[in-house]
Amino acid sequence: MKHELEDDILDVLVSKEEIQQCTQELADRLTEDYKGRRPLLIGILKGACPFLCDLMQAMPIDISLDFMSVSSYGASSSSTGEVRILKDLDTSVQDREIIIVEDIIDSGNTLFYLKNLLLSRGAKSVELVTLLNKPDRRTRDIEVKYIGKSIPDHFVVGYGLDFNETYRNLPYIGILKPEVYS
Ligand SMILES: O=P(O)(O)OC[C@H]1O[C@H](OP(=O)(O)OP(=O)(O)O)[C@H](O)[C@@H]1O
Ligand code: HPA
Ligand SMILES: [Mg+2]
Repeated sequence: MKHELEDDILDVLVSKEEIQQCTQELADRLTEDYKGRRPLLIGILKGACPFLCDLMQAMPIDISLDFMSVSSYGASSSSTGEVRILKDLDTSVQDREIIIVEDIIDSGNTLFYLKNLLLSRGAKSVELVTLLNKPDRRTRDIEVKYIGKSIPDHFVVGYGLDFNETYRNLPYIGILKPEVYS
């Protein structure tokens, strides 16, 4: 059945198959780099959920899992610049090797803030893995070691990514028609 929201999508930017391939490649690299180190994967709610679920199942190593919820977008299509913690971790990060899992890095504000926060709480190491990267929009200088795919500057939705809490359950990543959000 056709998705109810499909008419709002201008184009498919990353297909379901390409998402699967990118995820497997990232999982292979993380598996190699983190075997024997029992990393703590931190999923950033809500957008990272589908990616995190697929990524961790493709990593045949000992990991633990926690979540944080932060928000800098709300009902807007550009970052407000201010990052708010809506839900904090249950786990101590002291001396842990952390992998922050994101769906997208855009301005870089969210990850810049989170990485510094976790290091200040005593994490042993903090690396970032993101399915999507929008390099043209970066305002913060942050090193992202694990990137699935770099994309041009379009507002995208699907596979966890929302606009105003809609479109997260599209099974691919699509470009939202500008008339929908402007
Ligand atoms: O690099 P940045 O400009 O900071 O943007 C990236 C962040 O924005 C989105 O989250 P959002 O705040 O929309 O929350 P959500 O995951 O619940 O949609 C996305 O999931 C990243 O966390
Ligand atoms: O392109 C985007 N789409 C949805 N959420 C986002 N958060 C940062 N960039 C985006
Ligand atoms: Mg969002």
